[in-house]
Amino acid sequence: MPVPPTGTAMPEIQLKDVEMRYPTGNTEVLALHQVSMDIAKGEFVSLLGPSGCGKTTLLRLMADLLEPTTGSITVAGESARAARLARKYGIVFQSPVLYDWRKVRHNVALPLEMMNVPKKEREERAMALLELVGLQRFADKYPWQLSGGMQQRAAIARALAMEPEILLMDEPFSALDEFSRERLNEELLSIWSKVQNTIVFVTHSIPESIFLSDRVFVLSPHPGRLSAVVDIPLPRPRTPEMRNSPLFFELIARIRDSFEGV
Ligand SMILES: Nc1ncnc2c1ncn2[C@@H]1O[C@H](COP(=O)(O)OP(=O)(O)OP(=O)(O)O)[C@@H](O)[C@H]1O
Repeated sequence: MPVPPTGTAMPEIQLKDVEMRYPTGNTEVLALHQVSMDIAKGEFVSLLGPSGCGKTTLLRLMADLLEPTTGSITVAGESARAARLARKYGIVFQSPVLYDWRKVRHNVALPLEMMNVPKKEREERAMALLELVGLQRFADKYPWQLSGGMQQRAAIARALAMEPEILLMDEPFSALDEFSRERLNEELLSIWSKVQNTIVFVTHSIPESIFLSDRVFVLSPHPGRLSAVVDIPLPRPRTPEMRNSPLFFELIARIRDSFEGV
């Protein structure tokens, strides 16, 4: 079970007064304004908001793929750079970015190959990861032979290959139909219950953020800012029926009301 943030435990990810401005010609875009947040170890949080509110920017800042203009980001008390160099992050992007000429198991084993993990060990680990995401029967297929949802599961398996402490997911299921997306949400929670890492999940879907998360960080645009943090008190394990519960609908309304100036 994820540990809720307490006053004393060191946050896994901490942002303090983060401001992000992108230079554009003579002017600049204020993408994020004064964002502060704490995420606890083992927590599942979503960054939710409409297009342009800075969700991807925030995720890239956490991953040390961007540097904030001002403010600080720490991971277990160290810099985001140190966390990246220590390979604490696994990242799943909106499109699965698999190599079509490599079999699925060789795609999953790629990060292990890059780290010079011996062949036998990396093949065993790749097969265990494929079992974790329910793709063991497709290990010898090529990505183009899989459905979009299966490709994204393979991308998740690959992101988990280095056993990252933190999994950063940028709208991983937004290209899928609603049925596949809901099933993948359930599968992701089942994977997370076994892996027990910290997940930061970007989405613009209110129901998806509620179903998955312990807490939802609501972002509003122009400029991108944190407008609310909503606790999701649905019990775990989450079940598909919970999507029809009065509490679920109440949370949808609460989150909708929390957007500012959209
Ligand atoms: N490289 C860049 N250069 C200039 N402006 C940028 C750059 N990247 C993002 N922006 C701007 O920063 C703001 C936040 O963008 P970001 O992609 O983080 O939002 P988002 O919430 O992830 O949007 P979406 O849901 O459409 O992906 C937007 O106004 C965007 O146009």
